[in-house]
Amino acid sequence: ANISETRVQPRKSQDESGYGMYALQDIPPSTPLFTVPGIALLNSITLRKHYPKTKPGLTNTQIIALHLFLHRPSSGTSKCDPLFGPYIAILPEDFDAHPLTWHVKQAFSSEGEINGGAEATFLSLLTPSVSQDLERASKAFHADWKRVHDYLTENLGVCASATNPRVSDGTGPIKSIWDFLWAWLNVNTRCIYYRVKQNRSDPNNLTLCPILDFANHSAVHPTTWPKSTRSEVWNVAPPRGKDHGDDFTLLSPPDSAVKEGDELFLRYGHHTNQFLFVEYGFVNPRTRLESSGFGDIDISPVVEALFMDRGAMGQWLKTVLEEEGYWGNWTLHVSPAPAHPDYRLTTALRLLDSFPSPVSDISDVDDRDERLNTWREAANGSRDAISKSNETRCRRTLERICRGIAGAAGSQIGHLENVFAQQLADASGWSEYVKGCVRTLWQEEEQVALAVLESIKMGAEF
Ligand SMILES: C[S@@+](CC[C@H](N)C(=O)[O-])C[C@H]1O[C@@H](n2cnc3c(N)ncnc32)[C@H](O)[C@@H]1O
Repeated sequence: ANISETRVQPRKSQDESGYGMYALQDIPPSTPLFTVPGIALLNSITLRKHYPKTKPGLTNTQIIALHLFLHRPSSGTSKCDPLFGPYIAILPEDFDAHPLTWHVKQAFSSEGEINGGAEATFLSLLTPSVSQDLERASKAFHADWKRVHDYLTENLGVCASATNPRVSDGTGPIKSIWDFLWAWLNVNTRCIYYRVKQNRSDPNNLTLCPILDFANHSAVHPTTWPKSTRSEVWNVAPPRGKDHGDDFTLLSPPDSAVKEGDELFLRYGHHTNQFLFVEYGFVNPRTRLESSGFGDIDISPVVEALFMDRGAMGQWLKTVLEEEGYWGNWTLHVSPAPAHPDYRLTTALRLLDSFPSPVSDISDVDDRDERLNTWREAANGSRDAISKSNETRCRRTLERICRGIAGAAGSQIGHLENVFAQQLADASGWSEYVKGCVRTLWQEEEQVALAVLESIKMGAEF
């Protein structure tokens, strides 16, 4: 299928973001940059007729990753996928610098299968919330690998059709987790939203899209945006039985013209640096502070530890917060000023401090229902606060949390420099890049925590 005449081309970026999408000419606002026909997009609609059916069906992530896995280019062969070969040939060669790769490798090295060396060290230098979120990403990866592995074991003929020699060599998919990781990370870092399902918010609404997937993320530059497809306009899934969905057109930024040679960006979403690093393997640089998303941190692991330190009482409080939808996802923000905790965190701390130490057993608290009701009223906004003393204790707890985060960040930044100088200097071509990302993550922890401490000192209302 032909892609329409395009006004952009992929080119190596000046910085470390790999390839980017660049304007071939001056382009006015809201102008179509290119159109990719539905048949040239890689998604469940274009792929499903090539694979035996299964129940439950493979998710869109699983089927796209399966297809890339079967056709990962290999230096030992010139064979390529007859459907999407030219597109697959220009995907990144590897994801060695991606933190999920280190995580998966470390699990194997602890089983003695590979030497986890530098990767284990990189992992040990990450911030607590990045480490925690990496567990989530790793679980999702392993669940998809298990499902695809089971599918291939039931459908060995699919392996025989692979152009990836490590999959088609007759040993089955067993040994090829690294090829699947490469495939899965391509899906995770390059897919965009695209309607394949009836429900607009179905997580299966995604596709790989040639050319567009060279667009880097920016939270500060004017960004390109997809033209609404027919399915989006009419709020319907593409008709059943069709072998492709709608064509995909990308438009130039709506409110600014682009000059020939400019890089064109996409906004991947309003994400924290912690999330960008776990999902995509990069962070917004610190120099683009304010509007770039630098200045928002998730501190859930630190707060979780406070609850767990309270033993049985902490467990009970956790159950309450889970039931009421306030457990986890606790954040601090630099802007809008004054730097502040988010409402979820304030609400969780109010509960923690409604049952202060040293009480460790909930059955010792006679008025527990009364305390819970007061907390609920504050949580749902029918009262401003629980009490003056509760507010004071919460602020002290928050102060303690922020001091801990800023202190840990300060010492980790120094530690990081030493470890990179002594152990990782020659680890790989990208270790400087990784050091920059990890240092930015720690600096952000330090700056946000210090900013919230300043707010507390100034008596800011949250
Ligand atoms: C959809 S691809 C974009 C094209 C990619 N740069 C390439 O060379 O193929 C997404 C990946 O590009 C990189 N990337 C995107 N935006 C970036 C940015 N602002 N800074 C650094 N790397 C970025 C990350 O590695 C991310 O996983």
